Amino acid sequence: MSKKVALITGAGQGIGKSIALQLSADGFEVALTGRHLDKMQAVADEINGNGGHAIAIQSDVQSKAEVDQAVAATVAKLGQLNVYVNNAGIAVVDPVAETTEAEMRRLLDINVMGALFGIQAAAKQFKKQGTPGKIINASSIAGHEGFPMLGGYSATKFAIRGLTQAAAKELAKDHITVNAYCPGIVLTPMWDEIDDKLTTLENKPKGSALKDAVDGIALGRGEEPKDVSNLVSFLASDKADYITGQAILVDGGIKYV
Ligand SMILES: NC(=O)C1=CN([C@@H]2O[C@H](COP(=O)(O)OP(=O)(O)OC[C@H]3O[C@@H](n4cnc5c(N)ncnc54)[C@H](O)[C@@H]3O)[C@@H](O)[C@H]2O)C=CC1
Ligand SMILES: CC(=O)C(C)=O
Repeated sequence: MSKKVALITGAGQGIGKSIALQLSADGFEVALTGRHLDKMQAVADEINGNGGHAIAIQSDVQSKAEVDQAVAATVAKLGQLNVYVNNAGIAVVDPVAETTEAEMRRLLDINVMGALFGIQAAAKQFKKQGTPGKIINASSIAGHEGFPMLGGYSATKFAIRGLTQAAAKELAKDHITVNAYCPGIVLTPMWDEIDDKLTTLENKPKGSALKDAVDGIALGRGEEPKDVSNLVSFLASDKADYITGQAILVDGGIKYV
């Protein structure tokens, strides 16, 4: 593969870290962005120690200026941008009736506005380069089916599917594809937090919410970040050149939705 560069948001842990490691293994030079520079740097050090080429950039996806700066810093240091992965996200656990305005605005700012800023910055850079590009967004199984206690979060993941479809149609003429990955129950710090909050709200033993969710997976195990990064690896590759506007489930076959 001739040199290609991918930027991954929220790359310091969980699915984002796995995507960064996988795309590096696939031959990409990678820019890792997130709020905590030390975490990005640790992942970048691991990649560089394995013979890859990674840089760490501090950037909060809630800020359009910081997202634009992250793309500019990537191009300044790595020369170009070819793939942009809008991975960063947060979950909030609350019944819809009790979701606060502050919680919902935070969900929208990070999960939706952050992805919108990323699509805009990436598309602008691809057009400036005059090259094809790939934008890959994090949706969820909760973007296909509303999840109880994750209503606000589900709304943001439905929104990602809408943005993905519309941007794919608008940007196709510029040879830019836009797709989304939709994981199920992935064993990352996000689900540790969801389990903690669900079991507290429902007065159940710690770990039981995660166990119940995993029990609903046809393939019989919780999803590993690698299961997701395998799909992103495909979507970022030339093999996915004819795929756009799709929100692809990678959930092990969740039975209860
Ligand atoms: N864990 C799961 O079961 C599922 C996760 N997803 C989605 O996959 C993506 C990654 O999730 P996980 O790795 O599980 O979560 P995680 O909580 O382990 O990691 C999320 C990352 O996003 C970063 N982040 C949060 N707010 C940010 C901001 N304002 N600016 C920049 N970075 C920010 C965090 O610092 C963290 O590194 C998210 O968009 C999530 O909604 C989708 C379906 C299932
Ligand atoms: C965090 C998430 O997206 C689910 C479905 O659990």
